[in-house]
Amino acid sequence: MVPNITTTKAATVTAKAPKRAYVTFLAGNGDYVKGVVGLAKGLRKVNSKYPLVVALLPDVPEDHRKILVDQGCIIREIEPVYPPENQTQFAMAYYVINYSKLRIWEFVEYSKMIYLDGDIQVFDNIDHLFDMEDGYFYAVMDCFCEKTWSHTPQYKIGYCQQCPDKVQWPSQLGPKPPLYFNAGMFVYEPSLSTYEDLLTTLKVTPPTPFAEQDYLNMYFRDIYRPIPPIYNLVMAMLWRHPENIELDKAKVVHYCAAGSKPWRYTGKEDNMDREDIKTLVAKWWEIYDDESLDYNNVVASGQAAEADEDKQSGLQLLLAALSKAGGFVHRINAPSAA
Ligand SMILES: O=c1ccn([C@@H]2O[C@H](COP(=O)(O)OP(=O)(O)O)[C@@H](O)[C@H]2O)c(=O)[nH]1
Ligand SMILES: OC[C@H]1O[C@H](O[C@@H]2[C@@H](O)[C@H](O)[C@@H](O)[C@H](O)[C@@H]2O)[C@H](O)[C@@H](O)[C@H]1O
Ligand SMILES: [Mn+2]
Repeated sequence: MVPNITTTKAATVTAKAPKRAYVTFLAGNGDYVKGVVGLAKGLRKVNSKYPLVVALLPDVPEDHRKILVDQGCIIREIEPVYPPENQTQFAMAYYVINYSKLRIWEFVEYSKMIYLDGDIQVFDNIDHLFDMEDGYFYAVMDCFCEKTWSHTPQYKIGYCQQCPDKVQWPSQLGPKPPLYFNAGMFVYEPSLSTYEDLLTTLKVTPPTPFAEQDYLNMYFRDIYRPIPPIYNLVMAMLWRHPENIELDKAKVVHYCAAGSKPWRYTGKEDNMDREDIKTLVAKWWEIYDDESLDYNNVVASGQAAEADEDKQSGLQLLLAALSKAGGFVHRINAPSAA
């Protein structure tokens, strides 16, 4: 019995490529919007293949939103997320709004995203980070030496994960703290189940001085994978652990030290008169002020190039038709038939 084999036309299923994007967070009507514009232009300068999504709170004014859309950003309004009632003194009072960053786990139209603070600049292409193995949380290790950490036992005994052998962690303080990342940059996978669990768990987690950064470190502790500091140069590393830093190799710079925000830079705070800081601030302004990196100019120059290409190919067609007809043709601007 010959089996009745029916041939079916192979279904050409075009699997949709998993969507990827960079994402940042913007709150308030202040000057952080400059940081986001600088970030959008920096990502364009390094020819990133992926868009920048801006998760913004309702208090971001219309004119700031238009600036971001005109710079090619995808804006997504999010509702604030507040930690449970608490008496905690945050390291910086405004850190309380940073819990709203947790909304980015809801952006499940993207399979993988790279979160970047608005006070970060990308000086080399980092698109390859999207190809790292799924199922982990990637970020750069932080430093505990700044006085913003003075509330912690590690600061009090001079312990830092950046130099774990300099001051040993005393066993009487219990186990060494787990590796701790800076939450200004991380690679993650949006997921509704993770999002729901993040918000549910937050309700029963007492807030701590570094707000959502502490919370994310606690929550992702088991799948956290450190990546090299070139992907998030936490500014204080320059004077706290220069031996761990190769400044000329830094692909991502995080202007998180007090006084280092380029758009507010005065050079007056501690360490801000350093030559390397002045250079990094100048590099940020160079991108921010570069009009050729404005989205509308890039699109316009792309269209001009396309039009020029069309004109050239139209000219070629005309020349080919004329020479076929045996007409006497000036070689007008036609590229030499090299
Ligand atoms: O008034 C503010 C404060 C913070 N942010 C956002 O929250 C991030 C985290 O705050 P910040 O970078 O100031 O913290 P740091 O890294 O300096 O501790 C910023 O980069 C911005 O993206 C904002 O948009 N408006
Ligand atoms: O809300 C808490 C914030 O905590 C982190 O900033 C800190 C941290 O890096 C410290 O280690 C530094 O000493 C400090 O200067 C810096 O501001 C994140 O950069 C930011 O995105 C956000 O999560
Ligand atoms: Mn920051």
